[in-house]
Amino acid sequence: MSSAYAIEVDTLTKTFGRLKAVDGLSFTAEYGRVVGFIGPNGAGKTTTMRALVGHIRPDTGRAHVAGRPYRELTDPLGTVGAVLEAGAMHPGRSGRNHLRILARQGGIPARRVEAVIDGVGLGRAADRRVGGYSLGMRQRLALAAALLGDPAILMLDEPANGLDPEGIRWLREFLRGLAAEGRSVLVSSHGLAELALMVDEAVVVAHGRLVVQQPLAELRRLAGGRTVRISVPEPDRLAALLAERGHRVLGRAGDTVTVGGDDARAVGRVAFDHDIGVDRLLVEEPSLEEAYFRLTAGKESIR
Ligand SMILES: Nc1ncnc2c1ncn2[C@@H]1O[C@H](COP(=O)(O)OP(=O)(O)OP(=O)(O)O)[C@@H](O)[C@H]1O
Repeated sequence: MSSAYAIEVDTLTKTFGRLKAVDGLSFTAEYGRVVGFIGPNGAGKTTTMRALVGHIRPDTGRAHVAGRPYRELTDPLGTVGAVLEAGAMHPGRSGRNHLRILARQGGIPARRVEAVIDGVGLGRAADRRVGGYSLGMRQRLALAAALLGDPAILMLDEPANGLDPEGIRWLREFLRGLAAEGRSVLVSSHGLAELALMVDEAVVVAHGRLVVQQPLAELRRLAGGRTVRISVPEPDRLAALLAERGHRVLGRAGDTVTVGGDDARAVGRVAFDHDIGVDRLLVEEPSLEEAYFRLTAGKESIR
């Protein structure tokens, strides 16, 4: 491999008229990892990915794949596979024929068609007309097309959009499998929670600029620790009693008091000792989505 990084974006800027869609953005993606490319609508994710596959030319900066601009790759289909939009698919064609045509156009051996159909689990649907496919099937077909050239780098724009929980779980396993084979996977989304179990690290962007690039474990740390939530008929009284006993009361909403830490037993005991009935008591994991909103706070608006 000609570069240590699968993807290297370096002070990339792209302007449309007076709008800076991408504004000095830098990040990297390594082989063997799934990297989430996350930011609110209009943050510049699609524009960055389009620059990476040579659809648009950067104003300044670099958007390199496998160490060079896409246009300079000697074997582009064998290097990078991308699903940037649903793409044109002839509705009357079967999935298999669609892939066969793409393979022929790309000079890719026909056996790859069968391999990718198996790989994405298209199964018998491969012989049905694409026009009758569900969104999930279309996503699988688009993924199959991107994998035809057996690329080491994969870029997917919002692949979880419109998938049901089962589809998202399948996608997660599938992408993790590709990374385990040593491939680099860049996957965009407008939410962090959706990708939480899918990615090793997150590149968070807003307004065309990098907010943070960090391993997911680090983002979890930023999200804060666990909390205990207790719902009672007298939340104000319980909150005061908890505070008196040194518990860190973080807030109260409706009948629920939120307390820092994970000692549900100690929190429950305070209620019990003061004859306050407990309707609900649970320990909550830190919310990645909250960390994400904090990171991109005030940067949510669509431009
Ligand atoms: N070809 C274009 N001409 C003009 N403006 C564009 C063009 N492509 C993108 N933009 C604008 O650039 C900004 C960034 O768009 P981009 O699609 O890259 O963001 P995104 O992060 O992918 O957002 P989304 O999650 O909505 O897809 C937006 O304001 C968009 O309207």
